[in-house]
Amino acid sequence: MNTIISTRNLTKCYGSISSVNNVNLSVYEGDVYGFLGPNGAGKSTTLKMLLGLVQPTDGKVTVFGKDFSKNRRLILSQTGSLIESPSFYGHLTGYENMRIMQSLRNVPDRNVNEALQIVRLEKQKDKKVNQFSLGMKQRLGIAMALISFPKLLILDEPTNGLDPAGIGEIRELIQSLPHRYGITVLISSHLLSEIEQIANSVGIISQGKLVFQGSMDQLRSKSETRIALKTENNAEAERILLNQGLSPLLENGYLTLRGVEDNEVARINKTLVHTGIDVIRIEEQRKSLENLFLEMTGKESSL
Ligand SMILES: Nc1ncnc2c1ncn2[C@@H]1O[C@H](COP(=O)(O)OP(=O)(O)OP(=O)(O)O)[C@@H](O)[C@H]1O
Repeated sequence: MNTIISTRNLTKCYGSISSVNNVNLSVYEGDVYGFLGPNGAGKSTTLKMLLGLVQPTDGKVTVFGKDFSKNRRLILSQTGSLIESPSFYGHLTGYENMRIMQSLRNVPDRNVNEALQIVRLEKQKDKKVNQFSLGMKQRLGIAMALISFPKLLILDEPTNGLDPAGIGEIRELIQSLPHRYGITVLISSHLLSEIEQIANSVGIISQGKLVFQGSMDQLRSKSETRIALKTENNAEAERILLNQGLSPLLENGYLTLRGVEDNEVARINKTLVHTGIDVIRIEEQRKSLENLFLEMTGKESSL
């Protein structure tokens, strides 16, 4: 698995405050890497350092296996980005804006139409950008970032302000990029639900620090499983389970137990029934990803 982006102890301080604090990112080829964190966590600052728009206070950025500080031009020629709101000439059409980008990036004519097709704007390309909806503008911004068919695409909150249909379209589009065009994507968001649906790898940043990095599956497996029992006499059932060396917790009308295997659940059920306590429900409960995110960042997943 080739590493596309790697940072070592990447740090940015503004005065005495570290906005980004010793961050070690690893983004692999073919990833849709979701960079998740609440507002002000340090996402944009990190992405800007990856693009040379902000100078790190400390640490190292390596992209495509090359030191960014020594290979800036080469790396940027193979990287597309959309940071904050895209800027356009509103009095020109989508197509004309794309042509300007084409000449700036010095890429073949055919890339203009191909990129417009990918973002499904080919039919509206002759409209003036002033008359574009927010979703169309976001898609045009992505088309501009794609115009050179880069190896790496960096998108800072690309679905901000879009309605659910617009978000769905951008999600599909981004997910198709690695297998259709071999583009690795790094996308930031403050919405857990969005990253969960779009990314296969995830990094969670909170107050400038990377508090989790791994696959989406690894994140899901961190959400702990517990068994919840509802009986017709929870107080008595609790006493019996405590006597058996278990540590039940009485919460919201349920007795909950952590780390019990299936065969133990069956045994507990049998014991309770034998002592004359009816078991009304046995459920497996998982701490939601939402709660996990809250614990890791101390913030709501969507602010
Ligand atoms: N130029 C700057 N000067 C001083 N502080 C800054 C500057 N840029 C960012 N910061 C601070 O760095 C911290 C991280 O900001 P950043 O924009 O990277 O967060 P973010 O995760 O992208 O948040 P959001 O989702 O709100 O954009 C914030 O506390 C912000 O106020």
